[in-house]
Amino acid sequence: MAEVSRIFHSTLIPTFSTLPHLTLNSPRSQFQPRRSTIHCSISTTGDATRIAISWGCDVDSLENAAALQKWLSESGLPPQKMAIERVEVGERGLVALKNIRKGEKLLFVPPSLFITADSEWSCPEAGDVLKQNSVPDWPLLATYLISEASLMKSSRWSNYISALPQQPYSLLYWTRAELDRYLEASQIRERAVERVNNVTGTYNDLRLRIFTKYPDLFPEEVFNMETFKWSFGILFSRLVRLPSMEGRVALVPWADMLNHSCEVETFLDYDKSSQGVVFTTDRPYQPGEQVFISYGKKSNGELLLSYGFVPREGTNPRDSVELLLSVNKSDKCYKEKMEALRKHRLSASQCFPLQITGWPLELMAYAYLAVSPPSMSRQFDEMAAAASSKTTSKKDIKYPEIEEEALQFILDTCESSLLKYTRFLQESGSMDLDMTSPKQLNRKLFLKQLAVDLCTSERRILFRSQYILRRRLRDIRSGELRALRLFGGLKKLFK
Ligand SMILES: C[S@@+](CC[C@H](N)C(=O)[O-])C[C@H]1O[C@@H](n2cnc3c(N)ncnc32)[C@H](O)[C@@H]1O
Repeated sequence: MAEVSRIFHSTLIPTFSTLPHLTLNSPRSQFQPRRSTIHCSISTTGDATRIAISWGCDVDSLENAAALQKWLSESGLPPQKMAIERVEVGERGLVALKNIRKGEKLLFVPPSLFITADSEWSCPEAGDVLKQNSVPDWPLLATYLISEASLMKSSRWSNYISALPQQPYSLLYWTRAELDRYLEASQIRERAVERVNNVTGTYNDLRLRIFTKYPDLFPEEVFNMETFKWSFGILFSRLVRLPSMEGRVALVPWADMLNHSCEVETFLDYDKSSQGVVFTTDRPYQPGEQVFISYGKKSNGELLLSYGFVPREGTNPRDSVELLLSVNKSDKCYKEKMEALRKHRLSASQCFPLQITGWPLELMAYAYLAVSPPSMSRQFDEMAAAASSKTTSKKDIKYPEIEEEALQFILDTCESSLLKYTRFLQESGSMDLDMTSPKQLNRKLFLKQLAVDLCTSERRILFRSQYILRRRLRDIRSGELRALRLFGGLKKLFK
């Protein structure tokens, strides 16, 4: 699956916020939109009038999946060795119908069945407006999906859209209060808030610059925050980056029914020889077994952020937890340290990933900088350069004179983070779930369970780091003690 956070951050907001203003005076007269009916039902919940999205289906619906399967085979998908079935991991997934060998190529979805930024719009005028305004791929695809979904049966993608989840498992559907409450201990909370803000900002930009100027093409009943939340949720959890197509992103029906396994190494790509999206199995499968791919080397937090699930504890070798290190404002050299950090595009607080196997050299370099005394000011630049993942400078720097302070600094940060996790996990047992409706109660229980799973896996890595740090500090200190004893013995001898 696509490296969403990278794509999102590098192309979405910056490019879009520099969009030129539309110059057409009378957009309505320019285009005669084909869209006449709006297929969105309006429901009133509480005092706010909201649009209930009637696209897609329940996350585990097999009926719509069967219609999708039939439409795909009629539209050029070759016969498959797998079928969509209800599965234990991921609700619906692709299951082997026959014996599948290790090293076998599967799928062969032709480009005519992909949705990309170049796909034809059922309402071409809407697509033209977005393209004239150089809207980047992600917002363009999000708008495309809504436009096609609202046309229902008149869209060629109607069978595909009907089989998409009506509410993808996405952190975009968590309220701010839920993010604050359930993800309080984890840095993933900040990433989720940032992502929600990016989606909201993107929608507002589109609305301001385009939708309000072409209300016939983009009526608010259809193109609104609710529908954008849905389409971005679909993109985050299903869009694929295809390395062999210069990294283009695409929605690939059928291929996007494959679930992720942390144990699998194989991923989707375009195969030039067969001219379709394929993947090569890295293990054999027997009939009835679920077939998996890898969505990328992602931590549990990143999987929750984009795909809305957390793998079972201890099963993700790529799991990591973000540790936030900060330079103390009362540091005598705060100004000089900040200058060095800024020069290397770092800030006073910086996150570094801890893994069960250790931590990056950049983290140690940052810790050296944070604890170094004024007498080491000439090394600040070298430390900041080594702390930046963007520079190619030497990373493995060592300052034995401040190693103990640097390790103690990381340990203190690790332990204060551990306290937050432990408090959350203790309190989660007695968390107030005073819900009146059973549906709401189920939702809250579900979110809480995801948060508990995430925090348990992140805390496990922090415990391991704490153990390693304590042991290293003990070794340093006992080494120093031995040296002192030796020194004392020598002094006595000379006396
Ligand atoms: C690309 S879709 C895969 C097909 C999806 N299961 C469906 O029925 O539409 C990605 C979504 O599948 C689910 N999923 C994938 N791998 C999973 C896993 N290992 N555990 C739990 N859910 C998973 C998540 O809901 C995720 O957002």
